[in-house]
Amino acid sequence: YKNPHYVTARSVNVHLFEWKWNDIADECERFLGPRGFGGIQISPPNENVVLWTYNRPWWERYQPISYELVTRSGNERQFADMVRRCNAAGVRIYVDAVINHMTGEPPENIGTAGNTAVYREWYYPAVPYRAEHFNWPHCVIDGSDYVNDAWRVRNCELVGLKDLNQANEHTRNMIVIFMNKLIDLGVAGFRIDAAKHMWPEDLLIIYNRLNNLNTAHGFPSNARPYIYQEVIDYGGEAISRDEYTPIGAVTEFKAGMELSRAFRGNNQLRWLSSWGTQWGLLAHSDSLTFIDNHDNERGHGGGGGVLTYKEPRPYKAAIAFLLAHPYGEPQIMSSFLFWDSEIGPPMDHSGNIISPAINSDGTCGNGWVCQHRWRQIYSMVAFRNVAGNTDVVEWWDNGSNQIAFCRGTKAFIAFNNDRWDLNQSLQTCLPAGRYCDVISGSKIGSWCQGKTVTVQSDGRAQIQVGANDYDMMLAIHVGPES
Ligand SMILES: O=C(NCCCOc1c(-c2ccc(O)c(O)c2)oc2cc(O)cc(O)c2c1=O)[C@@H]1CCCN1C(=O)/C=C/c1ccc(O)c(O)c1
Ligand SMILES: [Ca+2]
Repeated sequence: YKNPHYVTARSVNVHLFEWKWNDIADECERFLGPRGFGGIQISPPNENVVLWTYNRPWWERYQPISYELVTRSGNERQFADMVRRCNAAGVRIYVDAVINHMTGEPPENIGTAGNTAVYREWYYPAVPYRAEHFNWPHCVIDGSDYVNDAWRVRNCELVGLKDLNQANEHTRNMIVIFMNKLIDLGVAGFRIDAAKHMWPEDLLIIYNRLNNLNTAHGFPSNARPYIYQEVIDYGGEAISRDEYTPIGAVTEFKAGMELSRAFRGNNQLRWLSSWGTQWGLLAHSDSLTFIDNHDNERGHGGGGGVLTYKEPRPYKAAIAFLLAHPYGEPQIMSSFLFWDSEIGPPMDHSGNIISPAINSDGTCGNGWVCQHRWRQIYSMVAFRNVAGNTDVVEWWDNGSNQIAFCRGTKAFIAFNNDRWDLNQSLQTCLPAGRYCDVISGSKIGSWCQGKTVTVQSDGRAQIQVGANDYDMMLAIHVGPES
Protein backbone atom coordinates (compact mmCIF):
# COMPACT_ATOMS: atom_id res chain seq x y z
CA TYR A 1 0.00 0.00 0.00
CA LYS A 2 3.11 2.25 -0.04
CA ASN A 3 3.84 2.31 -3.75
CA PRO A 4 2.28 5.17 -5.77
CA HIS A 5 2.60 3.13 -8.99
CA TYR A 6 3.86 6.14 -10.91
CA VAL A 7 4.75 5.58 -14.54
CA THR A 8 8.54 5.18 -14.97
CA ALA A 9 10.68 8.24 -14.12
CA ARG A 10 7.77 10.22 -12.63
CA SER A 11 7.78 11.17 -8.97
CA VAL A 12 5.52 14.08 -7.95
CA ASN A 13 1.84 14.27 -7.01
CA VAL A 14 -0.18 17.52 -7.34
CA HIS A 15 -3.38 18.23 -5.40
CA LEU A 16 -5.75 19.87 -7.89
CA PHE A 17 -8.03 21.06 -5.11
CA GLU A 18 -11.66 21.55 -6.22
CA TRP A 19 -10.87 21.17 -9.93
CA LYS A 20 -13.58 19.76 -12.22
CA TRP A 21 -13.01 16.40 -13.89
CA ASN A 22 -13.13 17.77 -17.45
CA ASP A 23 -10.53 20.43 -16.58
CA ILE A 24 -8.28 17.82 -14.93
CA ALA A 25 -8.43 15.61 -18.02
CA ASP A 26 -7.48 18.59 -20.19
CA GLU A 27 -4.64 19.51 -17.79
CA CYS A 28 -3.28 15.94 -17.93
CA GLU A 29 -3.04 16.06 -21.72
CA ARG A 30 -1.88 19.66 -22.20
CA PHE A 31 0.47 20.09 -19.21
CA LEU A 32 0.88 17.43 -16.47
CA GLY A 33 1.65 14.54 -18.86
CA PRO A 34 4.15 16.44 -21.02
CA ARG A 35 5.80 18.01 -17.91
CA GLY A 36 6.35 14.62 -16.23
CA PHE A 37 3.98 14.89 -13.24
CA GLY A 38 3.34 11.50 -11.63
CA GLY A 39 -0.15 11.88 -10.21
CA ILE A 40 -3.05 14.02 -9.09
CA GLN A 41 -5.00 14.08 -5.85
CA ILE A 42 -8.61 14.99 -6.64
CA SER A 43 -11.28 16.35 -4.32
CA PRO A 44 -13.81 13.88 -2.88
CA PRO A 45 -15.82 12.56 -5.87
CA ASN A 46 -18.87 11.38 -3.91
CA GLU A 47 -22.00 13.39 -3.26
CA ASN A 48 -21.67 15.91 -0.44
CA VAL A 49 -23.98 18.20 1.46
CA VAL A 50 -24.87 21.51 -0.21
CA LEU A 51 -24.29 24.30 2.31
CA TRP A 52 -25.68 27.54 0.89
CA THR A 53 -26.01 28.77 4.48
CA TYR A 54 -22.20 29.13 4.50
CA ASN A 55 -22.08 30.14 0.80
CA ARG A 56 -20.67 26.77 -0.34
CA PRO A 57 -17.56 26.52 1.90
CA TRP A 58 -14.63 24.37 0.72
CA TRP A 59 -15.24 21.92 3.58
CA GLU A 60 -18.74 20.95 2.41
CA ARG A 61 -17.00 18.36 0.20
CA TYR A 62 -15.85 16.66 3.41
CA GLN A 63 -19.46 16.09 4.45
CA PRO A 64 -20.72 13.09 2.39
CA ILE A 65 -24.41 12.36 1.90
CA SER A 66 -23.93 9.35 -0.45
CA TYR A 67 -21.30 7.44 -2.47
CA GLU A 68 -22.88 8.48 -5.79
CA LEU A 69 -20.19 9.99 -8.01
CA VAL A 70 -21.97 13.31 -8.42
CA THR A 71 -20.40 16.59 -7.21
CA ARG A 72 -19.73 20.08 -8.50
CA SER A 73 -16.59 18.59 -10.11
CA GLY A 74 -18.67 16.41 -12.38
CA ASN A 75 -20.59 13.16 -12.74
CA GLU A 76 -19.58 9.52 -13.01
CA ARG A 77 -19.12 9.59 -16.79
CA GLN A 78 -16.86 12.66 -16.57
CA PHE A 79 -14.95 11.01 -13.70
CA ALA A 80 -14.33 7.84 -15.73
CA ASP A 81 -13.27 9.92 -18.72
CA MET A 82 -10.79 11.90 -16.60
CA VAL A 83 -9.16 8.74 -15.17
CA ARG A 84 -8.85 7.16 -18.61
CA ARG A 85 -7.35 10.29 -20.22
CA CYS A 86 -4.93 10.98 -17.34
CA ASN A 87 -3.67 7.39 -17.18
CA ALA A 88 -3.18 7.53 -20.97
CA ALA A 89 -1.07 10.68 -20.43
CA GLY A 90 1.03 8.87 -17.77
CA VAL A 91 -0.59 10.69 -14.83
CA ARG A 92 -2.15 8.68 -11.97
CA ILE A 93 -5.33 9.62 -10.08
CA TYR A 94 -5.61 9.41 -6.25
CA VAL A 95 -9.01 9.84 -4.64
CA ASP A 96 -9.57 11.79 -1.42
CA ALA A 97 -11.71 9.20 0.41
CA VAL A 98 -13.96 10.59 3.17
CA ILE A 99 -15.00 7.37 4.93
CA ASN A 100 -14.91 8.31 8.62
CA HIS A 101 -18.24 10.12 8.64
CA MET A 102 -21.30 11.44 6.85
CA THR A 103 -22.59 14.99 7.16
CA GLY A 104 -24.02 16.14 10.46
CA GLU A 105 -26.44 18.61 8.92
CA PRO A 106 -30.10 17.93 9.85
CA PRO A 107 -32.25 16.92 6.84
CA GLU A 108 -33.91 20.33 6.52
CA ASN A 109 -30.50 21.96 6.07
CA ILE A 110 -29.27 20.02 3.12
CA GLY A 111 -29.86 20.29 -0.57
CA THR A 112 -29.71 17.17 -2.69
CA ALA A 113 -26.60 17.89 -4.74
CA GLY A 114 -27.07 15.07 -7.24
CA ASN A 115 -30.75 14.62 -6.45
CA THR A 116 -29.89 11.04 -5.54
CA ALA A 117 -29.85 11.28 -1.80
CA VAL A 118 -32.40 12.73 0.52
CA TYR A 119 -31.86 11.43 4.01
CA ARG A 120 -33.94 11.56 7.13
CA GLU A 121 -32.96 11.09 10.74
CA TRP A 122 -29.33 10.39 9.74
CA TYR A 123 -30.46 7.60 7.34
CA TYR A 124 -28.75 7.73 3.96
CA PRO A 125 -31.00 5.67 1.69
CA ALA A 126 -28.76 6.21 -1.32
CA VAL A 127 -25.95 4.23 0.34
CA PRO A 128 -27.87 2.85 2.39
CA TYR A 129 -26.80 3.60 5.93
CA ARG A 130 -29.12 3.36 8.89
CA ALA A 131 -28.68 4.27 12.57
CA GLU A 132 -26.96 0.99 13.50
CA HIS A 133 -24.15 1.69 11.02
CA PHE A 134 -22.96 4.63 13.09
CA ASN A 135 -21.16 4.77 16.41
CA TRP A 136 -23.38 4.85 19.48
CA PRO A 137 -23.87 6.19 22.16
CA HIS A 138 -23.80 9.63 20.59
CA CYS A 139 -20.80 11.76 21.63
CA VAL A 140 -18.79 14.62 20.14
CA ILE A 141 -14.99 14.85 20.25
CA ASP A 142 -13.77 17.48 22.66
CA GLY A 143 -10.41 19.23 22.19
CA SER A 144 -8.98 17.51 25.27
CA ASP A 145 -9.79 14.07 23.82
CA TYR A 146 -6.98 14.48 21.30
CA VAL A 147 -4.54 14.46 24.21
CA ASN A 148 -6.30 12.14 26.65
CA ASP A 149 -8.73 9.75 24.97
CA ALA A 150 -7.87 7.80 21.82
CA TRP A 151 -11.14 5.84 22.07
CA ARG A 152 -13.26 9.04 21.90
CA VAL A 153 -11.21 10.42 18.98
CA ARG A 154 -12.18 7.30 17.03
CA ASN A 155 -15.72 6.68 18.24
CA CYS A 156 -17.16 10.17 18.77
CA GLU A 157 -18.20 12.73 16.22
CA LEU A 158 -15.70 15.10 14.63
CA VAL A 159 -17.35 18.57 14.76
CA GLY A 160 -20.78 16.93 14.87
CA LEU A 161 -20.33 14.84 11.68
CA LYS A 162 -22.16 11.50 11.90
CA ASP A 163 -19.47 8.98 12.82
CA LEU A 164 -19.57 5.70 10.87
CA ASN A 165 -18.76 2.45 12.67
CA GLN A 166 -16.09 0.77 10.53
CA ALA A 167 -16.28 -2.30 12.80
CA ASN A 168 -19.77 -3.01 11.39
CA GLU A 169 -19.78 -5.42 8.45
CA HIS A 170 -22.40 -3.50 6.46
CA THR A 171 -20.51 -0.22 6.91
CA ARG A 172 -17.27 -1.88 5.80
CA ASN A 173 -18.95 -3.33 2.75
CA MET A 174 -20.51 -0.02 1.69
CA ILE A 175 -17.08 1.63 1.94
CA VAL A 176 -15.36 -1.23 0.08
CA ILE A 177 -17.95 -1.20 -2.71
CA PHE A 178 -17.44 2.57 -3.10
CA MET A 179 -13.62 2.30 -3.20
CA ASN A 180 -13.59 -0.76 -5.48
CA LYS A 181 -15.79 1.04 -7.99
CA LEU A 182 -13.13 3.77 -8.15
CA ILE A 183 -10.32 1.20 -8.48
CA ASP A 184 -12.15 -0.54 -11.33
CA LEU A 185 -12.48 2.87 -13.04
CA GLY A 186 -8.65 3.06 -13.01
CA VAL A 187 -7.58 5.10 -9.96
CA ALA A 188 -4.14 4.32 -8.45
CA GLY A 189 -4.96 4.84 -4.77
CA PHE A 190 -6.48 6.90 -1.98
CA ARG A 191 -5.88 9.64 0.52
CA ILE A 192 -7.69 8.40 3.65
CA ASP A 193 -9.20 11.58 5.10
CA ALA A 194 -9.35 11.85 8.93
CA ALA A 195 -7.62 8.45 9.31
CA LYS A 196 -6.78 9.40 12.93
CA HIS A 197 -10.50 9.10 13.64
CA MET A 198 -10.72 5.45 12.59
CA TRP A 199 -9.24 2.32 14.16
CA PRO A 200 -6.18 1.00 12.23
CA GLU A 201 -7.49 -2.57 12.64
CA ASP A 202 -10.74 -1.67 10.87
CA LEU A 203 -8.91 0.27 8.16
CA LEU A 204 -6.63 -2.68 7.40
CA ILE A 205 -9.64 -4.99 6.97
CA ILE A 206 -11.09 -2.48 4.51
CA TYR A 207 -7.78 -2.08 2.62
CA ASN A 208 -7.39 -5.86 2.33
CA ARG A 209 -10.82 -6.11 0.65
CA LEU A 210 -9.86 -3.64 -2.07
CA ASN A 211 -9.31 -4.93 -5.60
CA ASN A 212 -5.93 -4.95 -7.30
CA LEU A 213 -5.40 -2.00 -9.62
CA ASN A 214 -6.98 -2.28 -13.06
CA THR A 215 -4.38 -3.61 -15.50
CA ALA A 216 -6.39 -2.08 -18.39
CA HIS A 217 -5.05 1.28 -17.18
CA GLY A 218 -1.39 0.26 -17.41
CA PHE A 219 -0.84 -1.06 -13.89
CA PRO A 220 1.17 -4.25 -13.38
CA SER A 221 -0.86 -7.31 -12.30
CA ASN A 222 -1.43 -7.73 -8.55
CA ALA A 223 -0.72 -4.05 -7.91
CA ARG A 224 -2.18 -2.86 -4.61
CA PRO A 225 -3.69 0.64 -4.32
CA TYR A 226 -1.41 3.37 -2.94
CA ILE A 227 -2.82 4.36 0.45
CA TYR A 228 -1.71 7.55 2.22
CA GLN A 229 -3.47 8.25 5.50
CA GLU A 230 -4.15 11.74 6.82
CA VAL A 231 -2.93 11.66 10.41
CA ILE A 232 -2.30 15.17 11.75
CA ASP A 233 0.30 14.40 14.41
CA TYR A 234 2.83 16.97 15.59
CA GLY A 235 3.36 14.85 18.69
CA GLY A 236 1.81 15.11 22.14
CA GLU A 237 -1.51 13.45 21.24
CA ALA A 238 -2.99 10.17 22.50
CA ILE A 239 -2.84 8.84 18.94
CA SER A 240 0.44 8.44 17.09
CA ARG A 241 0.98 8.25 13.33
CA ASP A 242 3.10 5.15 14.09
CA GLU A 243 -0.17 3.25 14.59
CA TYR A 244 -0.90 3.79 10.89
CA THR A 245 2.48 3.24 9.19
CA PRO A 246 2.17 -0.58 9.38
CA ILE A 247 -0.91 -0.44 7.12
CA GLY A 248 -0.06 2.37 4.68
CA ALA A 249 1.82 5.60 4.06
CA VAL A 250 1.09 8.61 6.26
CA THR A 251 0.96 12.36 5.67
CA GLU A 252 4.13 13.87 7.19
CA PHE A 253 2.95 17.30 8.42
CA LYS A 254 6.30 17.92 10.14
CA ALA A 255 8.06 18.16 6.75
CA GLY A 256 6.08 21.23 5.71
CA MET A 257 6.31 22.76 9.17
CA GLU A 258 10.10 22.37 9.46
CA LEU A 259 10.87 23.50 5.90
CA SER A 260 8.58 26.51 6.38
CA ARG A 261 10.54 27.43 9.52
CA ALA A 262 13.87 27.01 7.70
CA PHE A 263 13.01 28.98 4.56
CA ARG A 264 11.33 31.74 6.57
CA GLY A 265 14.73 32.17 8.24
CA ASN A 266 13.73 30.77 11.67
CA ASN A 267 16.23 27.93 11.33
CA GLN A 268 19.56 27.84 9.49
CA LEU A 269 19.56 26.04 6.14
CA ARG A 270 22.86 24.33 6.99
CA TRP A 271 20.96 22.02 9.41
CA LEU A 272 19.13 20.56 6.40
CA SER A 273 22.25 18.48 5.66
CA SER A 274 20.64 15.82 7.86
CA TRP A 275 17.10 16.18 6.40
CA GLY A 276 15.02 13.03 6.86
CA THR A 277 14.42 10.65 9.76
CA GLN A 278 17.08 12.45 11.86
CA TRP A 279 14.56 15.32 12.02
CA GLY A 280 11.99 13.02 13.64
CA LEU A 281 10.28 12.48 10.30
CA LEU A 282 8.63 9.21 9.25
CA ALA A 283 10.66 6.55 7.44
CA HIS A 284 11.14 7.45 3.78
CA SER A 285 8.89 4.67 2.48
CA ASP A 286 6.07 5.69 4.85
CA SER A 287 6.16 9.41 4.19
CA LEU A 288 3.87 11.53 1.99
CA THR A 289 5.47 14.98 2.22
CA PHE A 290 4.23 18.46 1.34
CA ILE A 291 4.80 22.11 2.31
CA ASP A 292 1.12 23.05 2.59
CA ASN A 293 -2.21 21.28 2.07
CA HIS A 294 -5.84 22.38 1.59
CA ASP A 295 -6.36 22.61 5.34
CA ASN A 296 -3.21 24.19 6.72
CA GLU A 297 -2.81 26.72 3.87
CA ARG A 298 -5.81 28.29 5.62
CA GLY A 299 -4.15 28.09 9.00
CA HIS A 300 -6.47 25.30 10.28
CA GLY A 301 -3.82 22.65 10.46
CA GLY A 302 -2.20 23.85 13.66
CA GLY A 303 1.57 23.60 14.04
CA GLY A 304 2.02 27.31 13.27
CA GLY A 305 1.90 28.90 9.83
CA VAL A 306 3.19 26.85 6.94
CA LEU A 307 4.38 28.68 3.83
CA THR A 308 1.71 29.15 1.15
CA TYR A 309 1.31 30.81 -2.24
CA LYS A 310 0.86 34.07 -0.29
CA GLU A 311 4.61 34.18 0.50
CA PRO A 312 5.90 33.10 -2.94
CA ARG A 313 9.69 33.53 -2.63
CA PRO A 314 10.31 31.31 0.46
CA TYR A 315 7.42 29.03 -0.61
CA LYS A 316 9.06 28.26 -3.96
CA ALA A 317 12.40 27.67 -2.23
CA ALA A 318 10.87 25.28 0.33
CA ILE A 319 9.15 23.35 -2.48
CA ALA A 320 12.42 23.31 -4.45
CA PHE A 321 14.20 21.76 -1.47
CA LEU A 322 11.38 19.23 -0.91
CA LEU A 323 11.62 18.14 -4.56
CA ALA A 324 15.43 18.28 -4.79
CA HIS A 325 15.96 16.03 -1.75
CA PRO A 326 15.26 12.31 -2.15
CA TYR A 327 13.38 11.98 1.17
CA GLY A 328 9.68 11.06 0.99
CA GLU A 329 6.95 11.13 -1.68
CA PRO A 330 6.27 14.83 -2.30
CA GLN A 331 2.93 16.42 -3.09
CA ILE A 332 2.40 19.97 -4.40
CA MET A 333 -0.66 22.02 -3.45
CA SER A 334 -2.54 23.71 -6.30
CA SER A 335 -4.98 26.23 -4.82
CA PHE A 336 -7.67 28.72 -5.65
CA LEU A 337 -7.26 32.29 -4.37
CA PHE A 338 -8.89 32.79 -0.97
CA TRP A 339 -9.16 35.68 1.47
CA ASP A 340 -11.00 33.95 4.28
CA SER A 341 -10.56 30.42 5.64
CA GLU A 342 -14.08 29.20 4.73
CA ILE A 343 -14.56 30.37 1.15
CA GLY A 344 -14.99 27.72 -1.55
CA PRO A 345 -13.78 27.61 -5.16
CA PRO A 346 -14.56 30.33 -7.74
CA MET A 347 -18.22 29.85 -8.69
CA ASP A 348 -20.96 31.54 -10.71
CA HIS A 349 -24.19 32.87 -9.18
CA SER A 350 -25.85 29.44 -9.36
CA GLY A 351 -22.94 27.72 -7.59
CA ASN A 352 -21.20 26.10 -10.57
CA ILE A 353 -17.42 26.01 -10.22
CA ILE A 354 -15.68 28.29 -12.74
CA SER A 355 -12.90 26.59 -14.77
CA PRO A 356 -9.34 27.94 -14.50
CA ALA A 357 -8.36 30.18 -17.41
CA ILE A 358 -4.92 29.40 -18.92
CA ASN A 359 -3.10 32.67 -19.72
CA SER A 360 -0.77 33.09 -22.71
CA ASP A 361 2.25 32.81 -20.36
CA GLY A 362 0.97 29.48 -19.05
CA THR A 363 -0.23 30.78 -15.68
CA CYS A 364 -3.84 30.50 -14.51
CA GLY A 365 -6.61 33.06 -14.13
CA ASN A 366 -10.27 33.12 -13.00
CA GLY A 367 -9.21 32.92 -9.33
CA TRP A 368 -6.97 29.83 -9.59
CA VAL A 369 -3.33 29.91 -8.38
CA CYS A 370 -2.05 26.83 -10.28
CA GLN A 371 1.25 26.60 -8.37
CA HIS A 372 2.04 23.53 -10.51
CA ARG A 373 2.30 25.90 -13.50
CA TRP A 374 4.88 28.19 -11.84
CA ARG A 375 8.17 27.68 -13.73
CA GLN A 376 10.24 27.35 -10.51
CA ILE A 377 7.94 24.51 -9.43
CA TYR A 378 7.36 22.50 -12.63
CA SER A 379 11.11 22.80 -13.34
CA MET A 380 11.82 21.10 -10.00
CA VAL A 381 9.43 18.28 -10.95
CA ALA A 382 11.69 17.60 -13.97
CA PHE A 383 14.75 17.95 -11.66
CA ARG A 384 13.36 15.27 -9.31
CA ASN A 385 12.52 12.97 -12.21
CA VAL A 386 16.06 13.30 -13.64
CA ALA A 387 17.65 12.79 -10.20
CA GLY A 388 15.81 9.46 -9.87
CA ASN A 389 17.12 7.33 -7.02
CA THR A 390 20.55 8.99 -6.77
CA ASP A 391 21.83 10.09 -3.36
CA VAL A 392 22.68 13.52 -1.96
CA VAL A 393 26.45 13.94 -2.42
CA GLU A 394 28.93 16.84 -2.17
CA TRP A 395 26.87 18.74 0.42
CA TRP A 396 28.33 22.24 0.88
CA ASP A 397 27.28 25.05 3.18
CA ASN A 398 28.75 28.31 4.42
CA GLY A 399 27.90 27.67 8.07
CA SER A 400 24.61 29.55 7.87
CA ASN A 401 22.06 29.86 5.05
CA GLN A 402 23.98 29.13 1.87
CA ILE A 403 23.79 25.44 0.94
CA ALA A 404 24.33 23.31 -2.17
CA PHE A 405 24.30 19.64 -3.06
CA CYS A 406 24.37 17.16 -5.94
CA ARG A 407 22.08 14.28 -6.74
CA GLY A 408 24.57 11.67 -7.93
CA THR A 409 26.00 12.92 -11.23
CA LYS A 410 22.56 13.99 -12.52
CA ALA A 411 21.59 17.26 -10.84
CA PHE A 412 22.83 20.15 -8.70
CA ILE A 413 21.06 22.82 -6.63
CA ALA A 414 22.22 25.79 -4.53
CA PHE A 415 20.23 28.01 -2.11
CA ASN A 416 21.06 31.40 -0.65
CA ASN A 417 18.93 32.64 2.25
CA ASP A 418 21.67 34.88 3.72
CA ARG A 419 21.63 38.65 3.33
CA TRP A 420 24.82 38.56 1.25
CA ASP A 421 25.50 37.10 -2.20
CA LEU A 422 26.52 33.52 -2.81
CA ASN A 423 29.45 33.57 -5.26
CA GLN A 424 31.49 30.41 -4.99
CA SER A 425 33.28 27.84 -7.11
CA LEU A 426 31.38 24.67 -6.20
CA GLN A 427 31.41 21.00 -7.22
CA THR A 428 28.29 20.36 -9.37
CA CYS A 429 29.04 16.65 -10.05
CA LEU A 430 27.84 17.18 -13.65
CA PRO A 431 29.70 16.44 -16.88
CA ALA A 432 31.53 19.47 -18.32
CA GLY A 433 29.36 21.78 -20.43
CA ARG A 434 26.95 24.73 -20.42
CA TYR A 435 23.74 24.38 -18.43
CA CYS A 436 20.70 26.64 -18.07
CA ASP A 437 19.57 27.46 -14.54
CA VAL A 438 15.98 26.13 -14.66
CA ILE A 439 14.84 28.42 -11.82
CA SER A 440 15.65 31.82 -13.38
CA GLY A 441 14.40 30.93 -16.86
CA SER A 442 13.55 28.26 -19.39
CA LYS A 443 15.84 26.79 -22.01
CA ILE A 444 14.66 27.96 -25.44
CA GLY A 445 16.40 25.80 -28.04
CA SER A 446 20.01 26.00 -26.81
CA TRP A 447 19.57 29.51 -25.35
CA CYS A 448 19.17 30.14 -21.62
CA GLN A 449 16.41 32.65 -20.77
CA GLY A 450 17.91 32.92 -17.25
CA LYS A 451 21.38 32.24 -15.82
CA THR A 452 23.91 30.07 -17.64
CA VAL A 453 26.33 27.84 -15.71
CA THR A 454 29.58 26.58 -17.29
CA VAL A 455 30.79 23.34 -15.69
CA GLN A 456 34.50 22.58 -16.10
CA SER A 457 36.00 19.16 -16.68
CA ASP A 458 36.55 18.72 -12.90
CA GLY A 459 32.77 19.28 -12.34
CA ARG A 460 33.30 22.66 -10.65
CA ALA A 461 31.46 25.83 -11.67
CA GLN A 462 31.16 29.43 -10.44
CA ILE A 463 27.77 29.48 -8.71
CA GLN A 464 26.11 32.88 -8.14
CA VAL A 465 22.86 33.48 -6.25
CA GLY A 466 22.46 37.11 -5.26
CA ALA A 467 20.82 37.96 -1.92
CA ASN A 468 18.24 40.00 -3.82
CA ASP A 469 17.77 37.71 -6.83
CA TYR A 470 14.16 37.06 -7.77
CA ASP A 471 14.54 33.49 -6.43
CA MET A 472 16.91 32.22 -3.73
CA MET A 473 17.99 29.06 -5.56
CA LEU A 474 19.79 27.91 -8.72
CA ALA A 475 19.27 24.42 -10.21
CA ILE A 476 20.90 22.61 -13.14
CA HIS A 477 20.71 19.00 -14.30
CA VAL A 478 21.51 16.65 -17.18
CA GLY A 479 18.86 16.24 -19.87
CA PRO A 480 17.23 18.49 -22.47
CA GLU A 481 15.48 21.01 -20.16
CA SER A 482 18.66 22.29 -18.51
O1 LIG B 1 -13.66 24.86 12.41
C1 LIG B 1 -13.82 23.93 11.68
N1 LIG B 1 -13.54 22.62 12.06
C2 LIG B 1 -13.01 22.30 13.42
C3 LIG B 1 -11.47 22.27 13.39
C4 LIG B 1 -10.96 21.36 12.26
O2 LIG B 1 -11.41 20.01 12.52
C5 LIG B 1 -11.57 19.13 11.46
C6 LIG B 1 -10.59 18.16 11.19
C7 LIG B 1 -9.38 17.98 11.97
C8 LIG B 1 -8.49 19.03 12.26
C9 LIG B 1 -7.35 18.79 13.01
C10 LIG B 1 -7.06 17.51 13.46
O3 LIG B 1 -5.91 17.22 14.18
C11 LIG B 1 -7.93 16.46 13.14
O4 LIG B 1 -7.62 15.20 13.56
C12 LIG B 1 -9.09 16.69 12.39
O5 LIG B 1 -10.76 17.25 10.16
C13 LIG B 1 -11.89 17.26 9.39
C14 LIG B 1 -12.01 16.29 8.38
C15 LIG B 1 -13.16 16.27 7.59
O6 LIG B 1 -13.28 15.33 6.61
C16 LIG B 1 -14.18 17.19 7.77
C17 LIG B 1 -14.06 18.16 8.78
O7 LIG B 1 -15.04 19.05 8.98
C18 LIG B 1 -12.90 18.20 9.61
C19 LIG B 1 -12.74 19.19 10.68
O8 LIG B 1 -13.63 20.05 10.86
C20 LIG B 1 -14.33 24.13 10.24
C21 LIG B 1 -15.85 24.24 10.22
C22 LIG B 1 -16.30 22.80 9.88
C23 LIG B 1 -15.24 22.29 8.93
N2 LIG B 1 -14.05 23.01 9.38
C24 LIG B 1 -12.77 22.65 9.10
O9 LIG B 1 -11.84 23.29 9.59
C25 LIG B 1 -12.46 21.46 8.24
C26 LIG B 1 -11.20 20.97 8.30
C27 LIG B 1 -10.73 19.84 7.49
C28 LIG B 1 -11.49 19.25 6.47
C29 LIG B 1 -10.96 18.18 5.74
C30 LIG B 1 -9.68 17.70 6.03
O10 LIG B 1 -9.13 16.67 5.33
C31 LIG B 1 -8.94 18.30 7.07
O11 LIG B 1 -7.70 17.83 7.34
C32 LIG B 1 -9.46 19.35 7.78
CA1 LIG C 1 -14.66 7.81 13.67
